[in-house]
Amino acid sequence: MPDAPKILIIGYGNMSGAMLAGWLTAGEPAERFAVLNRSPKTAPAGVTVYRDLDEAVAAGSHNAVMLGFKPNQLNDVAPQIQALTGEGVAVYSLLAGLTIAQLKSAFPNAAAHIRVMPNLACRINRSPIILLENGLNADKRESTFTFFDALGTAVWLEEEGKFDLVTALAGSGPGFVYRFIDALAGAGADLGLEPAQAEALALAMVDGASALAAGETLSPGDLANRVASPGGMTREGLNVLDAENALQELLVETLRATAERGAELSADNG
Ligand SMILES: NC(=O)C1=CN([C@@H]2O[C@H](COP(=O)(O)OP(=O)(O)OC[C@H]3O[C@@H](n4cnc5c(N)ncnc54)[C@H](OP(=O)(O)O)[C@@H]3O)[C@@H](O)[C@H]2O)C=CC1
Ligand SMILES: O=C(O)[C@@H]1CCC=N1
Repeated sequence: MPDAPKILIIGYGNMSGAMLAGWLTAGEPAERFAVLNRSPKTAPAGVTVYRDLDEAVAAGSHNAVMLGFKPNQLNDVAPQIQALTGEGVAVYSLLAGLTIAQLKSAFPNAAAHIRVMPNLACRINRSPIILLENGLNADKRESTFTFFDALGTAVWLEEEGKFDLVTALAGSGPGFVYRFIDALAGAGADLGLEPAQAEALALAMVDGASALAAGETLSPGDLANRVASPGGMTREGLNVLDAENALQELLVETLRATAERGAELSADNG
């Protein structure tokens, strides 16, 4: 991609580390990336690691920064990195809950402000990545999309009011799926399976079921019915999950609580 920005990652932790790994796997040159972290970190070969802010400012070779620290650090960190987020620089933010308006207020000189919501499956190039921007022209919008799409499946969101909800579903979602797998394995163990075997079976089952559903034209709801042979075993289990819409209700509450926390994180940075 000829016009891909040279990216400076500020805050190189779990999420930005997974993204960098995904980009390198996708064939992005390591030289396109630089990292600035609070405590010393190592990065993959070819990626520049700045020891401190001054070194990053002196290099001055990036045209995009990606914010990979925690949302509650924005007010502390923003004043320190003004020199890195000036004219011509696009700001990509992973900070959950924080709005475009807050990013514009924190980085008033940046050329564009882009909210990015990935999940940890970026590491294997299988993440949904939700994008919302302010300030990109049509060409930059396209190259930005292509750049993030390499980490899985990028999608533009136009309504910022839904960002916390898509964050809950697609960004936090792996946490909920891991909890489900863990609970399924735990249930198997409670009922008599050997725990390690129950976990291995649960993981392999979710992996295969998810891959199958992703390649199917049938909806997941229809696929569930296809597994449940009339008068067979699965229907009895589905009846438990479906009683009083129990699973759906639980997940509505799960997404609601998660999304509401986004609004709180935003308010905390008011
Ligand atoms: N984890 C996830 O699944 C997802 C996370 N996100 C978002 O990604 C962001 C990071 O989360 P996550 O990776 O989980 O958190 P981590 O704690 O793993 O990473 C945060 C990193 O930021 C560094 N850091 C803190 N302050 C500074 C600073 N002043 N200058 C430079 N680096 C700094 C930390 O350094 P140190 O090592 O010194 O602590 C740490 O390496 C959050 O905003 C979160 O909302 C979004 C989607 C999914
Ligand atoms: O828990 C969090 O705040 C971040 C946002 C989405 C996933 N992790």
